[in-house]
Amino acid sequence: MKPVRVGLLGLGTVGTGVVRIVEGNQEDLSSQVGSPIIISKIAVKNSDKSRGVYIDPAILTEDPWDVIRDPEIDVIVEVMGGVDQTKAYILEALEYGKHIITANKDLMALYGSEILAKAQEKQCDVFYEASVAGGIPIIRTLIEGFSSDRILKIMGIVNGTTNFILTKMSKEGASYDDVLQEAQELGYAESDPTSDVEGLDAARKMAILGTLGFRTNVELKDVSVRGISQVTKEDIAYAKRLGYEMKLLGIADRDDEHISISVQPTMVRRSHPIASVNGVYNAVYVYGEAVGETMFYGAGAGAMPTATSVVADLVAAIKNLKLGVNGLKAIVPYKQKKLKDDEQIKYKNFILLHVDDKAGVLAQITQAFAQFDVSLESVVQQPNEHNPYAEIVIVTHDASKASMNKVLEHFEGLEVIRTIKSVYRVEG
Ligand SMILES: NC(=O)C1=CN([C@@H]2O[C@H](COP(=O)(O)OP(=O)(O)OC[C@H]3O[C@@H](n4cnc5c(N)ncnc54)[C@H](OP(=O)(O)O)[C@@H]3O)[C@@H](O)[C@H]2O)C=CC1
Ligand SMILES: N[C@@H](CC=O)C(=O)O
Ligand code: NA
Repeated sequence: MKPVRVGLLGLGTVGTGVVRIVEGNQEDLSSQVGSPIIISKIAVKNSDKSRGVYIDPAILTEDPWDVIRDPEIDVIVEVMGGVDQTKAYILEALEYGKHIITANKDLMALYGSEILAKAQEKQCDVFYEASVAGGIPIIRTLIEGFSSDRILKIMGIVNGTTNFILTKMSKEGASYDDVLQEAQELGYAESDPTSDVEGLDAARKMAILGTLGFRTNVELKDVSVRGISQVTKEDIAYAKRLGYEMKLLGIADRDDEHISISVQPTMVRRSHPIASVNGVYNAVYVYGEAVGETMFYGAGAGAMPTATSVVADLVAAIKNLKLGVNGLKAIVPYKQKKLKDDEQIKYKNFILLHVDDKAGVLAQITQAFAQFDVSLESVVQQPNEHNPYAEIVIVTHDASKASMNKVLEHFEGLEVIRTIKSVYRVEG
């Protein structure tokens, strides 16, 4: 049996995991695809670096083009990251008829539709399961498992680093900076962890999930994004006291054909299954018109979970290669995109205000909510022994984003409100 030759771009956290699985499970993998799988060339930045796995130095190169242009190579596994240059490598590899496996959400969120269109033209596979929720087969689930349904809502903890940070802050009272460093040391964070903590990584993943779930081209610019860098221990404590857990949640939903996609720190009611997803674990909750509620759970980052998805994609591409049916499964979105406006986007809110502790303040505040048509679920005023102001904690019923913006703008101009301390979306 002629071996299938694979070219690897990148041998860092994920690449090393891919080598381990391909070597460690070779017998099982080759029996599934009907021939040995050989990683025959690997591009790295620094070929002198010591790695956690043994690699024959003869197959290392510092020039990715050596891998892309090798006529012996059938499939390219891209686990090096980067966007513009990496896109050029992938488009050229497709031009040569090579199949692509990638873990790169930055690339797929920005150029997925162009890459998939090229793949279809060239009858090649482009699989990217590891790009969203590392070890969870959520992309395959949306493409295949729910092909028959109409997805109405996708809600996800899709960034392992931030869930790890929020969990440690919440359960151990750890400091934000210390936990971020730990997440970096464990290989969870992106090379620039700003994209994790500021929500961009999650936004890219939600753009990918939204595109698949709603079959329309959700772009990164369509996702409203807020990260966790401003979340304080006090906010987390408040959430807990009220029966919520603080999570960085990606939410994509549709009413009729109008959709909205966002990523923000969210207070999730403890009884919702996604509230108990902790540490580096991810979960994606999918609500389909016919199927109802479903949820998928697993490690969202780290070498071996992520490599599991990469190698499963590799197996799928090689099986297709044997059957001569590559390029059939690309989901190229076909629906016209209709984004909800701020009047149509509705959710519950938590608001924490520091206000003057004097008569009539509460009335001014509740009056503002009434003026802008926001109905309230609860209002609690707490005296604060250490400060001259009182704390007011408000939870609204579902309110439009437009109305809430008007309320908050009005609060900025109210003298009795010292500070709008925090505002969070509430789910569940
Ligand atoms: N880490 C994780 O848990 C997850 C990561 N991903 C994605 O997988 C991809 C890889 O992530 P990860 O393994 O963590 O990243 P690492 O930084 O650990 O590894 C990147 C690898 O690519 C090589 N590399 C980078 N730039 C070049 C270049 N220009 N030419 C040749 N080689 C290059 C590096 O070489 P050298 O080793 O010599 O520096 C390194 O081996 C990213 O797209 C990431 O977003 C997806 C899901 C989970
Ligand atoms: N940095 C990412 C890695 C996986 O995509 C995360 O923390 O989830
Ligand atoms: Na996945």
